[in-house]
Amino acid sequence: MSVTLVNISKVFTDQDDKTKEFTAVSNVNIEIKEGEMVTFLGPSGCGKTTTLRIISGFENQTTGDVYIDGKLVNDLPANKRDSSMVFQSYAIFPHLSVADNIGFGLELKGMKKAQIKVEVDKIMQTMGLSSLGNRQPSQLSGGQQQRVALARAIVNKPRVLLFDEPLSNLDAKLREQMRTEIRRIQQKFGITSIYVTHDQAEAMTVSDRIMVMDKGIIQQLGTPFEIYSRPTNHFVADFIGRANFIPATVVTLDKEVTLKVGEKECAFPSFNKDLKVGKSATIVIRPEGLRIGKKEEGAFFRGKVTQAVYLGSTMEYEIAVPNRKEPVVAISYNPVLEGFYKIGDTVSLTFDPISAHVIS
Ligand SMILES: Nc1ncnc2c1ncn2[C@@H]1O[C@H](COP(=O)(O)OP(=O)(O)OP(=O)(O)O)[C@@H](O)[C@H]1O
Repeated sequence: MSVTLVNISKVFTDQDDKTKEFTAVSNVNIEIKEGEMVTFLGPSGCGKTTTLRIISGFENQTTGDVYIDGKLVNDLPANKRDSSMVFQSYAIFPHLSVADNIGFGLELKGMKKAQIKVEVDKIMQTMGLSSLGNRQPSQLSGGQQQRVALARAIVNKPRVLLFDEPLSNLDAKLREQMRTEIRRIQQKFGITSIYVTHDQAEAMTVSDRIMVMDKGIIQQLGTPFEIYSRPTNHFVADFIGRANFIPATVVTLDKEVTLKVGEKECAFPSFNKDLKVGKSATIVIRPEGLRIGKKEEGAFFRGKVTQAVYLGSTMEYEIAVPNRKEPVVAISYNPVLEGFYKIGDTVSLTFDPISAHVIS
């Protein structure tokens, strides 16, 4: 089922001072396709949970419309929207066994016991819970409890699955495992899903598309590739992964954009419609897009290594470059071939324009 938000805004009124208002969500428009998984990503307080709660019906929007499967659901209460929410606190019943927890919603719907058993067994098998059916929640690990919560949401065959930071309570390793598992299950069942997180790696792993929000406003909506490699603005580039920002001036603008960077001119692929000749622009270059070497010729920067961290598969450097406040961050993914540099070494930095991205 598709989910469509049209001009959704949410204004909260201060409980102590009713004259004070706060816009938590501002004019959000998005169409989530059937079977698609979209993540709302952004820093704390950006309005992602409020937007999710508006879709679920737990919160009313101030203005705008919510459509599920093309039908206006503004006036439908949460329990009539046919969506299931998976929370960070697992919200499973402590006094019921795993199997009873999973079958609870089916029982409420009046399904026969024998049929419930068939459905519950099926979902437990899919989710690797078969051996745990008789356990009590207190006898489960955090990851297992979250799997039970997910199984309980899915067994009801909701039209829309909503995830509100479901992995925040788990340790880092388990979070990584579970996010892959959530994506696997979502794809297997093809359930339209919306996932709220502030963790960009989690968003990249589970999403078909990511909606990046800041201060209640959509900053960018795109595939993980678009968000990482073609960020529309400084906020997105900075929030997703690490980035070096290089100031430049637009010299010519055609299929490519020629930029003046210091004394150099160089052509870049252009995906940004807001660039203007004579105006300033910013080159976004990810640490892995920079190549470190000794040769002065063709170098974009020369500078001194101020930090060199060996991480096994990679070498991470910070390089102080003249006339730049921030050090340039570079990652070498093949230090054995590319060479190791140490603090104090003078190095050259080059990059291929194809691995850079230009924003206005
Ligand atoms: N019931 C409420 N009354 C007043 N303000 C609220 C209410 N609920 C949320 N807010 C405010 O709206 C803004 C957005 O909140 P929201 O929970 O959507 O953010 P979020 O992006 O999900 O953040 P987090 O990751 O911290 O949960 C915040 O500034 C929050 O304080």
